[in-house]
Amino acid sequence: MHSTQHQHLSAASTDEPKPIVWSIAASDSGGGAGIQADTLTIHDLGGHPCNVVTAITAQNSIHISQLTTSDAAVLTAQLNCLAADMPPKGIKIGVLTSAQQVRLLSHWLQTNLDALAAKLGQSIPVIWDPVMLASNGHMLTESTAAPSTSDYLALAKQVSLITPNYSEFCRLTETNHSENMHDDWQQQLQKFVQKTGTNVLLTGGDQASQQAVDWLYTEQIEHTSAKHLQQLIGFSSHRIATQHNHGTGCTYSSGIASAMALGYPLLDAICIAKAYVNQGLTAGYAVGQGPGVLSRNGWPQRLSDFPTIILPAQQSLLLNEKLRFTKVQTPLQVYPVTQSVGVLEQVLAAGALTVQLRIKGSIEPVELEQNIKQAIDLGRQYQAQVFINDHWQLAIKHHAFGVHLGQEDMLEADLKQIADAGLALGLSSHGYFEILLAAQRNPSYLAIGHVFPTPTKSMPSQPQGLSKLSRYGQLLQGKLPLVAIGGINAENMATIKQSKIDDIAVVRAIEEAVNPGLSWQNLQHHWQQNQ
Ligand SMILES: Cc1ncc(COP(=O)(O)OP(=O)(O)O)c(N)n1
Ligand SMILES: Cc1nc(C(=O)O)sc1CCOP(=O)(O)O
Ligand SMILES: [Mg+2]
Repeated sequence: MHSTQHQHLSAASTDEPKPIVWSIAASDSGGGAGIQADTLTIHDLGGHPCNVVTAITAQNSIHISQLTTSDAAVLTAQLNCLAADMPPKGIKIGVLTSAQQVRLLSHWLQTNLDALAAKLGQSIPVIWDPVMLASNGHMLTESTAAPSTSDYLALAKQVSLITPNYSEFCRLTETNHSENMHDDWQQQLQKFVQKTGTNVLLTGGDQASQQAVDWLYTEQIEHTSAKHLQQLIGFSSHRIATQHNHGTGCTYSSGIASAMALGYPLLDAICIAKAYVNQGLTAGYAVGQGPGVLSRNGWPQRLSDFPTIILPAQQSLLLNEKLRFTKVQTPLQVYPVTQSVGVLEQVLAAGALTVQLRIKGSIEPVELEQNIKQAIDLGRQYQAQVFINDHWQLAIKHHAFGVHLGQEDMLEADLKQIADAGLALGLSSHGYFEILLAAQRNPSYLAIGHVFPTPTKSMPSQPQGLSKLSRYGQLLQGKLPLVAIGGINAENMATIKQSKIDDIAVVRAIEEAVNPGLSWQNLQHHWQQNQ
């Protein structure tokens, strides 16, 4: 790749400090895996890599000729020295060669992690890739000092995510390994997660299927909808046919650690890291006579590199047929969202062509239906696109132009019925995972929030901010209409324009105005001026 193009794709932000990410792993003298792969990944995704070397391998693209373990004093010195001055925002753990190393690290994390997190004022994600065998078949644990299952379990309890492949998972759970996954892997996964309290991403790299599916069983995840906790979630990509795949697992796990260090919650971080791996595999290259390595091309920006999300518990999302929702007339521009039919009428009279009725709180069913019917009738009168939030059955009954649903509602509503009734569908999203999940349903528009802090609604997600919003805009530009929402007003709306987002939705900027119609006209004028 051309160096200027690479610079353009690089994730490094100019004004934010680079988050420190530790890679606690073994050195690969061939530069494809281990510390070297982690370092390249962390740097490429915009972090600052720090290294704690657990072992030195003499290795080329064909074989490992020697493995030299760092002794306990060397390992401890590296950890303590970094902790004193360069606390991590994310940690990736790779090869640990002995029971002694596994125990030392468990103990060190148990003793130090909370204090480091308190100093930083945020939790520190620890991603453990329990690599035991190199891809060339060389054992990476010392046969005379191999960790026991209880050593592994103790470390499992100190980390946020474990990323074993199938054979490593069998070793962690003491189940017999066969070439292909056992029928009961789902129960095994759930049992292990419940026992350790730690999320596990069972990676499909060592399986032979056409789709490379990684299965996450979740326990606790910060800033994530409760709907996705204690669930099985699949991340599926078409398997990329290449022999240049040395270091895939290291890249994946350090990619997750890097994305989390940059402030992405776990589910988003997995999507980013999987896309980064797919991008690297697609352009993988030879470095010796054996399997080559992943290419490094910066932050992933191609939608086709991102995984398809599978939620087995949501049968309605497993429909093979692609649903077709009525398209929206675009641009939506400034899209007012209100709980009041009176405000809705005022903005329609002022010229708004897309509006949403969003009624929350307790309301008598009769009154609710009356409000919804009135809003839909007004939409017809003003020839506007009126969306009804949440109440999709009433929206269908009264022939609304469209329905707006949140992620939780999307999992429960009958989307096929909405499509078959000829309505448009707007979906909410908060980050990569929800964006991918919503985009898979082929909605008429996608809302992305919340951009800035807002008191209007309490959400598990954190404000996205403008740099994340730009990444979502780049990923989806031209694929479907994108609407930013959350904390947007006349003062900050111009900043949204830079992020390739088509439209904005506002609640308070309209509802709290003395004259909502005039206020909409002013916002709309500002938005158009910034085109
Ligand atoms: C345009 C737009 N974007 C997002 C939302 C939020 O919808 P949802 O997640 O369903 O949350 P509630 O609005 O129901 O609280 C929206 N309404 N409109
Ligand atoms: C209703 C809603 N949904 C959001 C999301 O992120 O999904 S943010 C939000 C509130 C937006 O209100 P205001 O314009 O007053 O900040
Ligand atoms: Mg809703």
